[in-house]
Amino acid sequence: MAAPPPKRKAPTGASNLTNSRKRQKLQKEKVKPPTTSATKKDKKVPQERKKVETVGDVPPQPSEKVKKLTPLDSLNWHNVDVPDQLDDYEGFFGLEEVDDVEVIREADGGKITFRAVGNRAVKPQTEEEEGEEELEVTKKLDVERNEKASSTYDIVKEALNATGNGKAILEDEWSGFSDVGDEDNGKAEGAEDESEETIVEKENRAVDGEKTKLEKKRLKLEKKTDASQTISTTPFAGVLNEEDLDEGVDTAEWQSLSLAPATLSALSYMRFERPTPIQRAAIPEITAGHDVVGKASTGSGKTLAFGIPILEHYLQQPCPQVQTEKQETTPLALILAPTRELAHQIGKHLTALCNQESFSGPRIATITGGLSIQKQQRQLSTADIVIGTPGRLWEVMGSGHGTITKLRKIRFLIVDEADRLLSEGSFKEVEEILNALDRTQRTNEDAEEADKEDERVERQTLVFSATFHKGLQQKLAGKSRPSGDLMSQQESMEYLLKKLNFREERPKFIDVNPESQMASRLKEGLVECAGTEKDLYLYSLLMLHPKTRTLVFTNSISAVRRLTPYLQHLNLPAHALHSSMPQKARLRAIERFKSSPSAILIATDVAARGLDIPGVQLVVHYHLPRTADMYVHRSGRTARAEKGGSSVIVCAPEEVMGVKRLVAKVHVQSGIASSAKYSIRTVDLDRRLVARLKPRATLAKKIADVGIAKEKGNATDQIFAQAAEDLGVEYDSEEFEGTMSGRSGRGNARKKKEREERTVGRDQMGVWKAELRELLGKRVNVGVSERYLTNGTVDIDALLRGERGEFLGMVDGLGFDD
Ligand SMILES: Nc1ncnc2c1ncn2[C@@H]1O[C@H](COP(=O)(O)OP(=O)(O)OP(=O)(O)O)[C@@H](O)[C@H]1O
Repeated sequence: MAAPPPKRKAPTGASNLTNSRKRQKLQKEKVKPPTTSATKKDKKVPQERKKVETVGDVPPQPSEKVKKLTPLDSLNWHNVDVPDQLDDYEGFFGLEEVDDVEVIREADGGKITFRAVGNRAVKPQTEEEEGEEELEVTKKLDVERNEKASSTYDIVKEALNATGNGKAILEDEWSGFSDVGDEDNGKAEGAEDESEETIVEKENRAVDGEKTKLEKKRLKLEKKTDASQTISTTPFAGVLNEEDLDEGVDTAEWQSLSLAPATLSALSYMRFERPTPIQRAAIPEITAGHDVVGKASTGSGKTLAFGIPILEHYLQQPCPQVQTEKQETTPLALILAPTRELAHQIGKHLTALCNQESFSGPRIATITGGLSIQKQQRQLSTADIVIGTPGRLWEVMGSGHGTITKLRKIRFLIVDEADRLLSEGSFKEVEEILNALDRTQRTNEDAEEADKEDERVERQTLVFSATFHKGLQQKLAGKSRPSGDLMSQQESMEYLLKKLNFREERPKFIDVNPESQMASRLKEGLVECAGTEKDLYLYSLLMLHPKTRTLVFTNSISAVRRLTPYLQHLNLPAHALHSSMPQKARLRAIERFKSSPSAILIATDVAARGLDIPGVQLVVHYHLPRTADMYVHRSGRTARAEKGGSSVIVCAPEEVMGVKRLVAKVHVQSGIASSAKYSIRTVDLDRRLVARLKPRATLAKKIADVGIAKEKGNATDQIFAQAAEDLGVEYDSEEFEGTMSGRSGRGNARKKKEREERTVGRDQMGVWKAELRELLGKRVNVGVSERYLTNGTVDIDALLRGERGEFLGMVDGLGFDD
């Protein structure tokens, strides 16, 4: 439980060793590791808390131990609220703590056990545990309600007739179904000095509240269990059905897939009226037990194409509803995803499908880097569906607890975004995982041959992506023979495919839209500008799309770091996302991007695949995608689920031909040779408009660059100061800079510029910021007679009506400028 040492925060303006030492000492005093005293609650009542770390090295009497030992999983673990200044400390994300627990160490210092010493130590009942109790109360309520039903109905009817105001009376009647009782109950818990009478009253109210809650839940359950049922048994049928209509959709179009009523009810609740083409094609093959390789365009619903069959299989298992959160289990499915974000998203998507009140769904664990390994081990041990990124999953698998043995029994192995997973960085871990999943370790070719039959595992393998290059496609479809030279780099993917160990000789290959990998409602365009003006054109493009959720892709982390403050200084709500950010900050960036319809996310290709963020209307390729596939995946973040969207590439004149070829390649019809007919259209931004935006863009860039140079300088200074301290020598940053500036070498001009930028003082920055504020406050008027865009994508009539008048410099209330 000991917290790892915190990284030091870079001090501002370190100039010599003495100061640096002082600062470090100060920091050591200020920034303490997030011990369990980190939460706000704790700060208020520190004396009440008894921590795992701080309590009880003294072994208790044996009799006591026997009486009160508490199993680890029954303890009431909860997340440590990591203070903001510790944002960068990856290891702390997912740290858990527990109160009112005594740690008991065996005399030889070996085994550790726990003993609950207070109320907060043990988990409260989970919903599942409450389930049986709830069922009992629900049954009782049913009986009571049936008895009361006719009289209540009469009263309501009478009242309605008397007032003629049905709505008001019905609302009055419904107030009985609110959670008021619970609120009161909550207050009662906090009160200390209560008469017995008050307590009894409150208890009664609490029971009423509980009944009310159960009644509400039961009514919901009634509605969802049978989505097609329109006749309600309750006397409030009319009122309830209005709500019903609001909650579910007709699922008649799913009927042909012969899904369980529970699955249909979940789909109805998610408002998915019909299967998408990939779902319609893949679900029957998977439920029939086949291995499947599925290809369908981005945003076409591939997650549920494999998620629904997993749920179906789960529901067919005997009594899945008796499982509780903490019961150990053997997982049913393992899903491999290439990035943390995608893994979490799949987790959320499947949770939305499986976490229904009408049935007890499978438990889902998401295993990714950046989260505590112990917590993930616990989650994995009780999960029915495990979703993971290869690196962390392999780490967790390797940490014991019989995880590998359990995972060998999975019924489904899913490889999502397969082409990336099988061919890029994660190769080694994927190989290890696949090796471990095989029941027998192969020792030599003969043994392999002999064991072939045994190795035909029970599990189904499902492979999905929007892009499969032709060679891979053929190999997956079983149309080409693997080469003998398995370990060569070129054949690595083929090698992994072999490792996938399909149970069938030829998996079913489903390609629902061979003619295009791109979403049908996607519009593509190209903005041409000088390489040095890309920042300005990006800004202009964003200004022409105000209040538009936009994703900007770059090829480097440094570009993300540079563009984000640049756009923020221009009052645009830009957020950064790249792989060097701590996991917590990555998830937060995505949440912020999701939560505002006008947000802009500046990202590397870490966001290119699979991310399903609703309402992204515009994708901008600030840097050219490195491959045609990457163009497909980046552009696929918009125009998802049959919605519209645009994808715009910003490129220099010398890049145009290459871009056109790349885009045409994507549009080449499958099976037809390279006769690319598609030509991406050029979007001409009005150059006068761009020219008028230039002063503010230049100023914002200057301010942002100075900020970055200073930050970089401070970080470097900190490193050198630390190195000097370790070596026991004096370090003077100014003297050092002077020495360095005399040197020649690669990247010198940039370094020189950065050095100059670091010398810009606060006053100068203040002047520039004031100037920028003034410019941003001004309306850039090009006059209604002038055209804003020459390609006609702007509604000139709307401009004339003043509807888009706000776009020039009046981006409101974004609060990034300081
Ligand atoms: N049957 C359906 N009807 C309507 N919407 C659906 C249906 N199935 C899935 N969706 C929605 O479509 C969106 C895209 O789904 P999903 O993320 O599974 O796409 P994908 O094909 O995996 O995309 P990508 O290739 O980019 O990873 C999601 O928001 C999902 O909720």
